[in-house]
Amino acid sequence: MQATQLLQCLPIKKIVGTLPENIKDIAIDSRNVQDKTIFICIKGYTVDAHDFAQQAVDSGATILVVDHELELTGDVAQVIVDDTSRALGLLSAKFFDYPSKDLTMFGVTGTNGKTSVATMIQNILQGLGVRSALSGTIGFNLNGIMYDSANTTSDALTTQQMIFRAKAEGCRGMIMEVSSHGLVLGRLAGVEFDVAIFTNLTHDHLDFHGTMENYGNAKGLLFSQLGHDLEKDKHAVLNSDDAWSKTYAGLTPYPIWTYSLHDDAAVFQGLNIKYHDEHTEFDMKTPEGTKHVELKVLGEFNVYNALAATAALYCKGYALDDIIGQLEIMAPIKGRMQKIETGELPISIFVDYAHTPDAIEKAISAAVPYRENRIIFIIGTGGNRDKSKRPDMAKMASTADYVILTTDDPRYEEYDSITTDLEKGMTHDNYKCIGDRAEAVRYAVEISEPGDLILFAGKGHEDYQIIENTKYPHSDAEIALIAAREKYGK
Ligand SMILES: CC(=O)N[C@H]1[C@@H](OP(=O)(O)OP(=O)(O)OC[C@H]2O[C@@H](n3ccc(=O)[nH]c3=O)[C@H](O)[C@@H]2O)O[C@H](CO)[C@@H](O)[C@@H]1O[C@H](C)C(=O)N[C@@H](C)C(=O)N[C@H](CCC(=O)O)C(=O)O
Ligand SMILES: Nc1ncnc2c1ncn2[C@@H]1O[C@H](COP(=O)(O)OP(=O)(O)OP(=O)(O)O)[C@@H](O)[C@H]1O
Repeated sequence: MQATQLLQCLPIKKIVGTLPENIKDIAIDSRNVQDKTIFICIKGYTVDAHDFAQQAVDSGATILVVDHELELTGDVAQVIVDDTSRALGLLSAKFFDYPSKDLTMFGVTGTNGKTSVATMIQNILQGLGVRSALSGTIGFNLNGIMYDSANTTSDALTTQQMIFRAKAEGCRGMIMEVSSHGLVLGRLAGVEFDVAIFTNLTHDHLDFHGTMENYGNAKGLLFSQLGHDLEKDKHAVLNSDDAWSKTYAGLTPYPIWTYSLHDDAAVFQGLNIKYHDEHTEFDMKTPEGTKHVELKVLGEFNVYNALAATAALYCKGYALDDIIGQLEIMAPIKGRMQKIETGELPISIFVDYAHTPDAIEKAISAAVPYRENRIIFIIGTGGNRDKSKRPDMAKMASTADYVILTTDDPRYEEYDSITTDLEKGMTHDNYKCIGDRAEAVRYAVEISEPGDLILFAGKGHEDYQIIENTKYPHSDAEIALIAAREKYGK
C-alpha cells in the first residue's frame, strides 16, 4: 500500500526522515515486524513499545508511528502524532480497507451472556448456510476452526485483521463479543456494526471502570457508535428487563427490538418456561404470533439468550421458523450450564462459567429444577482483578445448600486473600474455603451424597488455571469424575 495514502487518515504533527513509497505490513508488536512494516508504538499497561522501536527498525520497519521523536539508527521515517493508540485504530481500519462494511456485523455486549448469544447467532447463520465468523472470549472461530485470542475484544489491529480474514474466507456475517474495555480503549475503532445487542449489566470490572455508571456508559458506546445514517439497515436489540436498555435506546436512532421474560410490551417475550432433564421448552411471543420452542440448552438465562439471538436475526430479515428451527437443533454450549455425562454415578455434575454475582444467582436458580437433594456449589474468582465483587459473589452463592469458596485464575494473588474476601459475603455457615481448586473439586465430591447436584462455576469451557503468569492444565469435570468414580465405585 502507498505510504502517503495510508497516512492521509492521521493528523500528523511532524515527519522525521523520508517516507518509503510503499509499506507491506502493519504491526504493534516488535516481535512480529518484517520487511517494509509500519510499526505503531503503543504505551501499554506493562511496557512502552517506544522502547522496542530500534528492534522494530532492525527487523525491517520503515515507518514508525510515535508520540515523540526517538534517537534511532537505520533507514526509517518517524511519524509523530499526539496519540498512537488512536492512530492505531485509524490506520488498522484503513490498512485493511474497512472490511466490516462488507459483512453483516453483529456486536454483542453486556456483563453476562455475550459468548452464549454470539454462539447462538453464529450457529443459526451457519445452519442456514450463511458463512460467518465469531470473535470473543473463546477465541476466533473462522469456518469451524478456532484460533486463540488473548482478549474478549482484541486490540484494534487484530480486530481489523480478523474481519479482513473473515471476509477473505467468504464469510457474509461476523459476530463480535464487545467488552466494555474494548469500547473504552478504542479496540473497535472503524468497526461498522449492523446490529448491536445488549444482554444485561450487573456488577463486574469495577477495578477498571470505578463505578457502575461509568461501566454502563462504556457499554453505551456500542449503541452511539452505530451512527446516524438512516439509509443504513441497522438495529438495536435490547433486554427490556434491564433498566440500562432505556438509556441505550436513547443513544441510537435505529429501530429498537426488545426482548424480555416479564415485559408484555416487548417485541419478543419468553413465556411458560418448562425445564426438562436434557432440554428447556417455552412459548415465544413474536411479531408473527406465538411459537413453541424447545432448546437443548438449560437454564432461564439461556431463554433470554435465545430471545436475543432470535431478535438479532429477525431484524435482518431471517425467517422466524428458520431461526427457531436452527435454535432447536443447536447443541449445548460448552461450559455454560453444561450437564456432564455421569453414567451410573448417583450424583449430577454441571459446569458453568458464572463469575459475577448476577451470573451466580442465575446459575444456581437454573440448577434448582435438576436437584434431587442438595446443591453443592463451587465458586472461585480471579486474582488481581475486581475485588469489590467478591463478597457479592459469595452472597449469591449462599443460595446453594453447601458452598466451597476457592480460586479461579489466582494469578499473583495469595489463595487466602481471595477466599477471605469471598467469605465476607457468605450468609450461612455451610461452606468451606479451599484455595487450591483441584483440592476444592475433590472435596465437593468427597462430601457429596446420592442425589446431590454439584455445580462448578467460574471456569466453564476453560481447561487451564492461570497461576502467576503460567497456564496449568485444569478441568473441574475431569477431576470430579475421577474422584466420583473412586468414591462411588462405578
Ligand atoms: C489491561 C489490558 O487491557 N491489557 C491489554 C494490553 O496489554 P498491555 O497494555 O499490558 O500491553 P503491553 O505488554 O504493555 O504492551 C504494549 C505494547 O508493546 C508491544 N510490545 C511488547 C513487548 C515487546 O517485546 N514488543 C512490543 O512491541 C505490545 O505488542 C503492545 O503493543 O494490550 C494487550 C494486547 O492488546 C491485551 O492483550 C491486554 O489484555 C490483557 C490480557 C487483559 O487481561 N485485559 C483485560 C483487562 C481485558 O481487556 N478484558 C476485557 C473484558 C473481558 C470480559 O468481559 O470478561 C477483554 O476484552 O478481554
Ligand atoms: N443472559 C444471561 N443473564 C445472566 N447470566 C447469564 C446469561 N447468559 C449467561 N449467563 C451466565 O454467565 C456465564 C457466562 O456466560 P457467557 O460466557 O455467555 O457470558 P459472557 O458475557 O461472554 O462472559 P465473559 O465476558 O466473562 O466471557 C454463564 O455460564 C451463566 O452462568
